[in-house]
Amino acid sequence: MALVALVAGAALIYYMGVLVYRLYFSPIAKFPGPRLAAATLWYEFYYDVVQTGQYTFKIQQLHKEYGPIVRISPFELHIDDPEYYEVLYSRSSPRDKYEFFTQQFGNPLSGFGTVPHALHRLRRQPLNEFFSKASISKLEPVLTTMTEKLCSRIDQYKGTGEPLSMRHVYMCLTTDVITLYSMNRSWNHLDSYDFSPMWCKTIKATAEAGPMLKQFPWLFPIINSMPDWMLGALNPGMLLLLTFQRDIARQIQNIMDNPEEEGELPRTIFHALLKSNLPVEEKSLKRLWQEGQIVVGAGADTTASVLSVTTFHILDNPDKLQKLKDELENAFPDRYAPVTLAVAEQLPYLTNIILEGLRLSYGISSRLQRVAPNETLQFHEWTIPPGTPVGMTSVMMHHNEDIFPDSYSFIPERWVDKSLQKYLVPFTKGSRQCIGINLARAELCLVLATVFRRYDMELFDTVRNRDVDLAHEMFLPQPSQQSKGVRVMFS
Ligand code: HEM
Repeated sequence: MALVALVAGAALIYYMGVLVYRLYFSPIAKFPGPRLAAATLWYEFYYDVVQTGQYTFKIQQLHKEYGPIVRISPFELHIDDPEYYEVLYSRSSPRDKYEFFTQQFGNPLSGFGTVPHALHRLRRQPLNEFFSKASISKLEPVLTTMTEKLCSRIDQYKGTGEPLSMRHVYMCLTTDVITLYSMNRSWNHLDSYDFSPMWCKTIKATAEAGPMLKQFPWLFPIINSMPDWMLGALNPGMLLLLTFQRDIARQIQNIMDNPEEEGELPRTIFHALLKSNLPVEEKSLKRLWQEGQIVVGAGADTTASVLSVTTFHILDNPDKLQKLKDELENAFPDRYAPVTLAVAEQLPYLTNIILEGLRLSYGISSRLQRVAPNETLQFHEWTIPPGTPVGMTSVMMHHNEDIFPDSYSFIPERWVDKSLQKYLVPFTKGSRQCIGINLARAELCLVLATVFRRYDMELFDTVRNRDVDLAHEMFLPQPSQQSKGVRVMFS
C-alpha cells in the first residue's frame, strides 16, 4: 500500500514538473495559444479523436483569437500567413518532418515517413526520374487506355437512370493507373462490377485510425501481432489495411526473387530502387513494401477525391459547365475520339477549372509540419527555435479571403490572374512536395476533358454541405458522415 502511494506520489510530482516546464520553461512557452493546448496533447486528442477530425477547424478559430502564429500543442506551432509558406516549405534549406505526426502511418522507412532531411533526399532520389514530367508524358498511351476503359464502364450506366458514385469510380481508375505504372501489375479495379467500394473504405479506415495511432504508436505492434479474426472483429478497417500491405509485400518479394531485364525505364519502382546505388540496408523488403504502400495509397485517393469534388462543382455551376463544354467541343470536334494531353493541357478554361478544383478539394487537408533542424526561423517578431515543428494547412491557404475572395464559391475565372498560383498548395511545396504531381495533373486533365466532352451528366441527390464540403479532417478531406458521395447520372 505504502509502495503504491509512493509511486503515485512520484508520478504526480513528475507530471507537475512536466506541466510547469511546458507552461513556463519550454523554448516555445512565450508563443500565444490556449494554456490547455500548451499543457497537454489530450487537447489535440479531444478534437481529433473524440470529435472526429475537428482540430483543423479549432486551429482556424485559434488563429482568429490569438493571431497568425499559435502554439497548438506542448511541442508544435501553427502559422496562418500565406506569405510564409515558401519559407517554411523551403526547397533549399533542410526541413525534417515531425515524427509524432508521421508515425501514425506506420511507414517510417518510406520516403514519405522519413523524418531526417538528408535521409529523405537519399531515399527519394532514385524515384525522381520515374515520376518526372518526361516519364509521365511517355505514359500517355497507358493513361488513354485506362480512360477509355473508364468510359466503357460509364457506358454501361449511360441512359439507365442509375447514378454512379464518382469517388469510387474515379478511384478505380487512379488505382489501376498507379498500380500498373509503379508495380507493373494493375489491380484492375475498373473490372469490378460495383467499383470496389471496399478499396475506398480501406483507405478511409487507414486515415481514420491515424489520430489514435499518432497518440498511441505502441498500438502498432499489438495490432500486428493479433490474429486476423480478432483484428477483423475489433477493427475491420485495420484488417483491410494489413491485407493491402501483405499483397504489396508479396509482389515485391516476387520481384526480388526474379529480377528481370529492363526497358527504357525500370519496370517498377521496386526495380528502380533495387538497381539504384542506395546502400543495401535501404533495399530491404520491409522498406520496399512501405514505399510501395505509400505510392499506391498516395496516388489513388488523393487524385480520385480531386476528380470527384471538381466534377461536383462543374455540374453544380451550369454556366461554367457550358463554358467548359464549348471549349472542349472546339478542341476535340469528335466527341468519341481520345483526348490528347498536349491539346488538353493548353486549354485555358479547363486549366482554370483544374486549378479551382484543386483549391476547393485541398489535396491533403491536415497541417503538414516541417522542422528546421539547425535554422532559427523568423516569423514577423517571433523567433522560432531550431527543432520546433511548425505546420501550415492548405485549407487555410485556400480560403484566405484576401487572396481568394468569395473563397467557398467555385470561380475558375479567378485563375486568369496567374500570380495566384503561388498560393495554391494541394501538393505542398519544397523538398517534400508530392512526387506524383506530374502524374496527378495528367490524370486530372485527361479524365476531366474526356468525361465532360463525351457525356451529358447530371448530379443525383448530391447536396454540397452533406456530400462534398470538408467536415472531417482525416489527413485526406472527408465530407460529413451522412454523405452519400458525389453521385452522377450519365446520358
Ligand atoms: C491530386 C492528387 C495528389 C495530391 C493533392 C497529392 C498531395 C501530396 C502532398 C500534399 C504530399 C506531401 C505530404 C507531406 O508533406 O506529408 C504528397 C506526398 C507524396 N505523394 Fe502525392 N498527391 C497527389 C497525387 C499523387 C500521386 C498520383 C502519387 C503517385 C506517385 C503521389 C505520391 C506521393 C508520394 C510518394 C509522396 C511522398 C513524397 C515524399 O515525401 O518525398 N501523390 N502528395
